Amino acid sequence: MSQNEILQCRDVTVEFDGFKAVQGMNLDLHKGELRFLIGPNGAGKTTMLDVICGKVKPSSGRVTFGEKVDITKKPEHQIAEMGIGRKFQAPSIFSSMTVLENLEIAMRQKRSVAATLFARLSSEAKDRLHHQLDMIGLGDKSGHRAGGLSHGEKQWLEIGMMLLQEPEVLLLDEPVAGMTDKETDKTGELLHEIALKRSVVVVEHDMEFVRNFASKVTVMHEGKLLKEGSMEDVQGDERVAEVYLGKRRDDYASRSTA
Ligand SMILES: Nc1ncnc2c1ncn2[C@@H]1O[C@H](COP(=O)(O)OP(=O)(O)OP(=O)(O)O)[C@@H](O)[C@H]1O
Repeated sequence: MSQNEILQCRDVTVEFDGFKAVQGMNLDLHKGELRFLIGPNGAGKTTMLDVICGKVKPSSGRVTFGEKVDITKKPEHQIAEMGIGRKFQAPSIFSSMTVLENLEIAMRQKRSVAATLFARLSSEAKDRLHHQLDMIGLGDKSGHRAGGLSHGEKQWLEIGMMLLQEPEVLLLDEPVAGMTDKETDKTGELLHEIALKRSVVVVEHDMEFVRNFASKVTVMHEGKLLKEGSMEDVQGDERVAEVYLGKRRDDYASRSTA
């Protein structure tokens, strides 16, 4: 594993009752990289995220994180503590609490801060909270009830909550699903900002979003790696065009979602 690598998935195979949802998949991630994982329905994208966060155990293969640790045998909570954060599609925020209270809870969930559970947050912790609020664009909504936020704002709040736990790798499943165009663009910018410090893997179906914000893209098909490269490389690949919708490249390239 090279010095700049943070995650290395090697030859990962996942079986569900004998059905191979993922077959010999490789995926390497560098520090400070934003990677998009795309592919048709059932390609195995979500299963790969499940493997990386420990929710699903592969039948074979290795997932090496950080200092050469194989995490495939470790329980999910331990992998989270080691620094791999996973955000699912549905937001898990506390609706009746304010934006700031939600962030405070997330911050206190981090082990190093847990000792201060009933204490006042230090000024350093407060600074971090406010920095996080600004980063997710909710600086002027800190006192608003989380349940009253727009769909996009809820997603950003949850991303902010995850970031307070300081993951090194952040895994996101269709983060812009259901967002307005404006919210989608803001999310793309936010992901780029996050990737200045952390590594991010995004499973995505919205091809316009991928085109606008991806630098490196990994394409899966039937549980395998089909193609990896820049968006231009991927879009210009005949095999990718064929598996996507089973249509010609022009059709696939002109659709906004797949
Ligand atoms: N728990 C499970 N039990 C049985 N089969 C499963 C399970 N989870 C996923 N699968 C199957 O594995 C294959 C890959 O699923 P997965 O959700 O990883 O694909 P995906 O690329 O994320 O698809 P989508 O884009 O539609 O979400 C699919 O055929 C799916 O039906």
